[in-house]
Amino acid sequence: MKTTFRIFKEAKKYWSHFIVAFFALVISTVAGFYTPWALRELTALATNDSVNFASEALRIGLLLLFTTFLQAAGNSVSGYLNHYGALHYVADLRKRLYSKLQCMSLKYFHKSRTGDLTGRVVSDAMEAEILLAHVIPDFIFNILTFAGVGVILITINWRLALMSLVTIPFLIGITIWQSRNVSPTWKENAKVRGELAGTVQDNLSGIKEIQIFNQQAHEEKKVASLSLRHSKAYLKASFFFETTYPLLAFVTALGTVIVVVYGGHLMGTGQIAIADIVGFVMYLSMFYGPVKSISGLVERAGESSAGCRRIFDVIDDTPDVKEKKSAAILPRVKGEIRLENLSFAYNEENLVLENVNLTIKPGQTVALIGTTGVGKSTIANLINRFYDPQMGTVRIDGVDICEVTLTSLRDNISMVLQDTFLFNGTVYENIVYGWKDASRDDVVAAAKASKAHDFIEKMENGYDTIIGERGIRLSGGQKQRISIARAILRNSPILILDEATSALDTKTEQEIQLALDEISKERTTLVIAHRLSTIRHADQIVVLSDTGMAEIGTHDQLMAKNGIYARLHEAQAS
Ligand SMILES: Nc1ncnc2c1ncn2[C@@H]1O[C@H](COP(=O)(O)OP(=O)(O)OP(=O)(O)O)[C@@H](O)[C@H]1O
Repeated sequence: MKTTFRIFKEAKKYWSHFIVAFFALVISTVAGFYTPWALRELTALATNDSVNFASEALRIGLLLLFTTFLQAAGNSVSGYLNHYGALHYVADLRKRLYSKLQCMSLKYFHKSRTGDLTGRVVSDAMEAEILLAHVIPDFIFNILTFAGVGVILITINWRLALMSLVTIPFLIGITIWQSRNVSPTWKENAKVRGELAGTVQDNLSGIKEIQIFNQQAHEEKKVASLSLRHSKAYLKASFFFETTYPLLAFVTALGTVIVVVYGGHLMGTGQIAIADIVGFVMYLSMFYGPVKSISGLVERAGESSAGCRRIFDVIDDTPDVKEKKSAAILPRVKGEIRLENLSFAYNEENLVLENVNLTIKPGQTVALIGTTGVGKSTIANLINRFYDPQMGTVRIDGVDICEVTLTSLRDNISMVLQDTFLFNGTVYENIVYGWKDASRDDVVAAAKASKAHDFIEKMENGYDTIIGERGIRLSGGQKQRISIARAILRNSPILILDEATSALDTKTEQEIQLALDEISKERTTLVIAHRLSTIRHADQIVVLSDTGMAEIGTHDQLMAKNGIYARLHEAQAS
């Protein structure tokens, strides 16, 4: 109920549509009451041997035509307007959900399944449409019918009407019991469906690894087990529905039995006419209709609310990395980066950085090296504010990065990663991604600088070649060169190269290195590399070990020191 109220409140923009739809629904429902009444009138005319039968029948027929028209028109108007409001609300909801997802930190995405989140945006959002355009109007229709037909039944014969009410408390009791049990089971059903979607999506994305390691049987088992769990969760929900629905049908049929027996008795004693009995029986099926369908509606409402709650769970979640309300805009910086007493852990057990202090002067190239998993990429992620440190501060040009907007911070930083992600578009679109206003000449110049131009030109449609999902039609080295072109084009004062040339052969790496050295001259560059030959000329080389910095200096200084760096260098040289 709380979820429904929230949705209705949030759909305020479309209230005018819902209000008109409501009145159209009222008109069509009330118009529908006339059909049994017409038959009752016609039976009365026939049994009373009316002399004006033909003209009366014409009057009844014309009235029936008019009410049937009202019913159809009202249904049509209310259906369209409810859908108009509901589908526009779904579009707003999806936009809010997607924009919230974009604000979430990397930590959130590491603990969530992409398939599950996709399911929330695509399928769960449509549950709001079911609620607003189907469940709520159906509830209104049923309540109106129940109340309206109830009044008509009392008007026809109050004794018979009272007798037909005997079954109602039982029906209400069953419905309440059903609604209490159905909603949680649908929630569980939606959760397992999300897990199933997540697993299938993961597996299809990683199909190559699955085939390389021959894990098809294992993955198939996992999907089959989740599939069975989903079926069982669904079955549990169906159990409540399948047991209570026939029970409701049985109890409502008892009401008709009572009316037939008691109505027959009243007719025998002359207290009711045959026309009233005909009208009563016809109205009775309309009267019990809402009671029967209310349980199905409660079930649908439970299912839809569970889906909508999964969306609100994300919308209401607080991002780990939050922008302050008073956040200022960081203008284009000179590029000084200062890490002050920086401590960071992804989780409580695993401290990655402890009290790290480092200053990178504007325009300097600083290399971070160290064994795998020591925390090099973590430093890059902290500078970009993908995570916030537990202690300490990152300053750019002396400004605490927590005090500025995330957009203005990231506008100042370009990043080339080892795992290059390319979008399913053309080569051109992927390069221009970093700076949408760039001209074609700028894009070509950036591609030339990253040594990507020649292979792009050889592709079937040059820069307009579609590169497939995640750049599947390109080699690892080609993807990296496009990613470097994208970063060059972005032209930001801080450049982070995280294993940016690792997928390239030595010759291409040397060529690109020259280009990178060239663009590094004008900006602060943080290079993370395992191949020490690529960072030899860095202004400072920082050797990370355990949770902090073990050595810092130029290549020559560190070689002279004969410490970790010198040992690593020797190992790589041999
Ligand atoms: N999202 C995460 N959640 C939990 N732990 C993480 C996460 N990302 C990294 N780690 C852990 O933090 C530590 C530092 O990781 P980081 O990626 O910074 O290392 P790195 O020095 O860049 O390694 P590599 O050279 O292999 O790229 C590692 O122990 C890693 O397992």
